[in-house]
Amino acid sequence: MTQPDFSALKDYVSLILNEHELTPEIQLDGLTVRDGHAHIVLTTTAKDTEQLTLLKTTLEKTLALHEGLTDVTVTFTAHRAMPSPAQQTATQKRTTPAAAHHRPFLGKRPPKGAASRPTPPEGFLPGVKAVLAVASGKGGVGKSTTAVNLACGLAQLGFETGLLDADVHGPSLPRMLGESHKPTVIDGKLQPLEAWGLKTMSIGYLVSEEQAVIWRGPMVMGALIQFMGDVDWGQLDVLVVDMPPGTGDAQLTLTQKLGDKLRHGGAVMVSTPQDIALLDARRGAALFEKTQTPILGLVENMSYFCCPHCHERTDLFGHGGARDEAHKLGLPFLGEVPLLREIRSSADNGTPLIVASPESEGAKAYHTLARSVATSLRSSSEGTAS
Ligand SMILES: Nc1ncnc2c1ncn2[C@@H]1O[C@H](COP(=O)(O)OP(=O)(O)OP(=O)(O)O)[C@@H](O)[C@H]1O
Repeated sequence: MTQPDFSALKDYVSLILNEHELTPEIQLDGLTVRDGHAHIVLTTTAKDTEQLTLLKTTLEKTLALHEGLTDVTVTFTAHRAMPSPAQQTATQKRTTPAAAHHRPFLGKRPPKGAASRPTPPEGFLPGVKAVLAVASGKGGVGKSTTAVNLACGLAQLGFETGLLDADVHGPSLPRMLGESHKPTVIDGKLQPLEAWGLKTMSIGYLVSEEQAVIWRGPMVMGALIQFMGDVDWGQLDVLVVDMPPGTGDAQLTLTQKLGDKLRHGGAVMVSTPQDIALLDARRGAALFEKTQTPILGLVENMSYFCCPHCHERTDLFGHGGARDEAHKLGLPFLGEVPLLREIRSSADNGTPLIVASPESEGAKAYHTLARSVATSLRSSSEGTAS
């Protein structure tokens, strides 16, 4: 039987700490794992017991999901800001006396200024004028393919464009852009990788897919928040975000964190013509309404099949569902992208179709989409300027 791997636990704790409001006042002091029980020791000078309790609960609940762990205990070691006596007693009941005094480290204490140090939540994306979320209610509908080609289309129209892969569990940007370098760090900032006229960042540049797949809730959020705060995006007209599929807490938190920037950009919903995917797109649209994010419209992907030999068009999934759905939801219909072998093969080969074959039928569909989105971005920025 293979033993569970706990080597990434310390990084997860650091990610969660980075995301937390109390970050500057908290440091990871120790982390031990014994017989499925993890014990985390944090030193703190914070006085806000409510926040400390919240952090303790987040850490305990999140890390308990890690394979091989049965329970997790968090202890604060500085006496100036302990949780209330009742909370402290509860912690002590679950902590063996030996564990309370014995603090071997799984890893070295993080150096000052390293991953567990503060990332101020304010000042996200300071040079980015607008954020464009490319989203879908369910996976596999072609959201990433659309995001990549749309971003390249916007760059070709003269927009300074970035592309962030927020699909942490299934990062596809490295493959679709043909990029596999590790980003460098300059002055504490991750440098985005340049590809096809875009500044790009993906968790896939930093960790293996297997590592990212086991991340849960707050760890994912921690990584994304680092991507917003710790990446040197520079000056961008628009940052296209390939959102994780679905409409859960991660998506909601992300849209809330991107707040204002999204209101200057908006959301593009991607759907296939099948009813089930459309139902999910409806849920996705509701998510953006909750956060007052303008929905620029719906794109129908794999809309129809065009035979590469005779060019006959076949509506494999029942064509036009997304257009009808967009009308029902009162949203603009941004266009249809055919199901084409070269869209898939160019994505697999690392050159987006709009770059590899700009005159092709598929590229024309992406150009139409990019022009519609560009019009919305321009009118949004004129609205801001006036
Ligand atoms: N219009 C299209 N024609 C042909 N193949 C397509 C088209 N759109 C996407 N694909 C292919 O479908 C597969 C899924 O696409 P993609 O990864 O973009 O979906 P996704 O919605 O981002 O999925 P996930 O949510 O799982 O990341 C890929 O192999 C991609 O190349």
